[in-house]
Amino acid sequence: MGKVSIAESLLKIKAVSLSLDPPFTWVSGIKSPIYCDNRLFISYVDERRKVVDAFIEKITNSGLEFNVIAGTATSAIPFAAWISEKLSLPMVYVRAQKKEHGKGKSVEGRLEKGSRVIVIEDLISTGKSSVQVVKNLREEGAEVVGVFSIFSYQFKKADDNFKSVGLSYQSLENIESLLQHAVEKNYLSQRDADIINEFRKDPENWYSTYFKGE
Ligand SMILES: O=P(O)(O)OC[C@H]1O[C@H](OP(=O)(O)OP(=O)(O)O)[C@H](O)[C@@H]1O
Ligand SMILES: O=C(O)c1cc(=O)[nH]c(=O)[nH]1
Repeated sequence: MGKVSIAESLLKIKAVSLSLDPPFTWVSGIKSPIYCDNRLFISYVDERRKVVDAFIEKITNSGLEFNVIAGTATSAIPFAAWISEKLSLPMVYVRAQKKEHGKGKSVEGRLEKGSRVIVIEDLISTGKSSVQVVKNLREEGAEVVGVFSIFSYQFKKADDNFKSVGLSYQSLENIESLLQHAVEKNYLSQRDADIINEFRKDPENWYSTYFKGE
């Protein structure tokens, strides 16, 4: 399973959308011309199997030792469930924010102190959500040994955020190879790819620079 086949899956199921004005607003507040909706995978059995198999291959090749799979809420929960089922390991899922009712928890499921946890995320933009999940797991006494995502925008901010917690992450697919594949296979025009590459240079200011003149 190579990167190209996950790029193909994302494009085939139309998980990648473009909109310049209005742009998409990301959880970080960034205004973006692109949105990658990995949630759509749950509706495509063959394609989601490729994702789960690719996760398992990457995780296994990492050589990391772990005994719990954690999914980030909400989009990564089904992937974590499929991976934990295939690896016959317990699973938890983790919200960035604690619940404000019920048991007030961030980590759901049974997490023993000292557990060695692999975090499954669907997508990393700034990395803020995943890093918060890492912190929440540590607060519960777990050791986070690795973070894996379907897709990454390869932002420096994400590297910096992960560095702040002494970790890095691995992704099945990233923006650079997705764009290359999309143009090669005529899913995207070179012009669209150029716009997205312009956005990648300065994500926080792209929209105000090009559309609002602020
Ligand atoms: O790297 P970041 O800048 O933190 O952004 C990435 C996060 O954004 C999306 O989650 P969203 O908040 O949309 O929630 P969802 O998983 O419930 O759909 C995505 O699923 C990641 O968790
Ligand atoms: O950063 C985000 O919120 C985000 C970006 C993206 O492309 N897809 C997504 O689900 N979330």
